[in-house]
Amino acid sequence: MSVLIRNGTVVNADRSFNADIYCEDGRIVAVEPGLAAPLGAEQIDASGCLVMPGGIDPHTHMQLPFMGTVASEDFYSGTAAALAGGTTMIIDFVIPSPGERLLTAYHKWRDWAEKSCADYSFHVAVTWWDDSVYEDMGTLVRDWGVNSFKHFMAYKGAIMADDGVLTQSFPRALELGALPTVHAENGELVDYLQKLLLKKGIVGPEGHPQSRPPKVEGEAAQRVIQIAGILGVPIYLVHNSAIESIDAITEARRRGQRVFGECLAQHLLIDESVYFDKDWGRAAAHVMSPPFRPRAHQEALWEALSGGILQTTATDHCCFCGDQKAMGQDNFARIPNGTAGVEDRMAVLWHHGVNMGRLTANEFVALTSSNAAKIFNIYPRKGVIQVGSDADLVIWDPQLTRVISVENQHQQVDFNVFEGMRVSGGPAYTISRGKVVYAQGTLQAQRGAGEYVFRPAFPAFMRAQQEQNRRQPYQAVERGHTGIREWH
Ligand SMILES: NC(=O)NCCC(=O)O
Ligand SMILES: [Zn+2]
Ligand SMILES: [Zn+2]
Repeated sequence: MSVLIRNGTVVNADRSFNADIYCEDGRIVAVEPGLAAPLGAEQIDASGCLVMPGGIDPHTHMQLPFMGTVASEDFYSGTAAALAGGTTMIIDFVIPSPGERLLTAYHKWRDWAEKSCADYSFHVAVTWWDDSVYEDMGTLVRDWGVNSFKHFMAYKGAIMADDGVLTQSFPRALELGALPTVHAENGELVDYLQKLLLKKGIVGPEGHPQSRPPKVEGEAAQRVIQIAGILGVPIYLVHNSAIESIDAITEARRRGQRVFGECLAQHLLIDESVYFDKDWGRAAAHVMSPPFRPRAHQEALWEALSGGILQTTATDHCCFCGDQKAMGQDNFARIPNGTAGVEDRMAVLWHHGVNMGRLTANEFVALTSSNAAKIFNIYPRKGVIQVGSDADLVIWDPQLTRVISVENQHQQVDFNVFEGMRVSGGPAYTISRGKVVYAQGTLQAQRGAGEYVFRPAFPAFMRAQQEQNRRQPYQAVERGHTGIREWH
């Protein structure tokens, strides 16, 4: 299986240049101008298009069992939708129930993901603690290529990790060379505010943002950054949505602390007014955590992306249909949390980022692909167009326009939070490990063709952190005897 992409402009995170790209057996074999087509190679004319590394969405939840139901998008439909949008790899989450062995949960998720048609990998959540968790973290890193562990500071009474769990898990991750990732919202405060609002008779979706105000996120972000700083562990904060958490990350990075931050395409473009919609179904369809924020937060997120404070973009793709959202008809706290986006992230980021002058095309590649590959230690296998890398590519037509709608999406959910948004720029072709899987509007994805991506431990920043910790000037006092004084 070989494919030659001709006449396109290659866009990597560091530079753009004109070259043809030849791919064979799933890898990029040549990147040069004027390549001749080998016999039997499929040829694609990319004139007028940009050829970029396929998107990596580092935060999705396919078929997640959550809040009494299961997300409607499975690994097949979800990765197919991703490919239709130019994303060629997802990093999903294994989320063990408290008390469940991490390895048991991991193998369950691996089984579910066998049907993926794009490459995939897993973060594993630490939702509880005992010696088996310590052991399983080691096995997952060494034998199964897991190099990141997730911690939910929210969802009290379900999967929340308290400070005790964080304090056990972070140093364990560090010694294994794996990166702790965190959902930063203060779960105790959310729980308190939910009960308060319900007592006041606020039971509709408008209760959702009021029970999770920006300070609830900011407090958790600040606290977990301090905890990680004291423990000397790099961390990655998922789905930052608020000025408060951006400020916490900015301050930490100014001090030299290794803190990485992600934001979601949805938080960049949707504001909190959606929860005050008179139509219950539309308001409930937007319930996700953290919630959408007042408008000022969106501009701050864009600035944090272009300013390097946040390094990655994701979607937290977690789909629930109207009948599932209706589980919270009488109580907003029971509305399953989650929205879709894996198909739309790249186009929305391009349109509102590059077309609006907020991002360069190279920054777009960094924020949709290369930075995630670097942080999660799969670069340069993924995240760049160069000889030897996986042939995961998107041929991007800046002239292509689409009105995003539930009517024309591949995502298996009955709502689209970007409904009616006209975007310019989109994938003409998507190529997954050398195979054309999406061509000019037609999805040719193959069930089960996606491969599990083993992510090695110890990205360079982990080794640097360990070295820095080794030099930590903890002090001992030399006393020469037991120090117990005899009194006469
Ligand atoms: N984000 C959300 O609302 N649902 C998925 C679980 C999570 O990431 O918090
Ligand atoms: Zn989360
Ligand atoms: Zn999530």
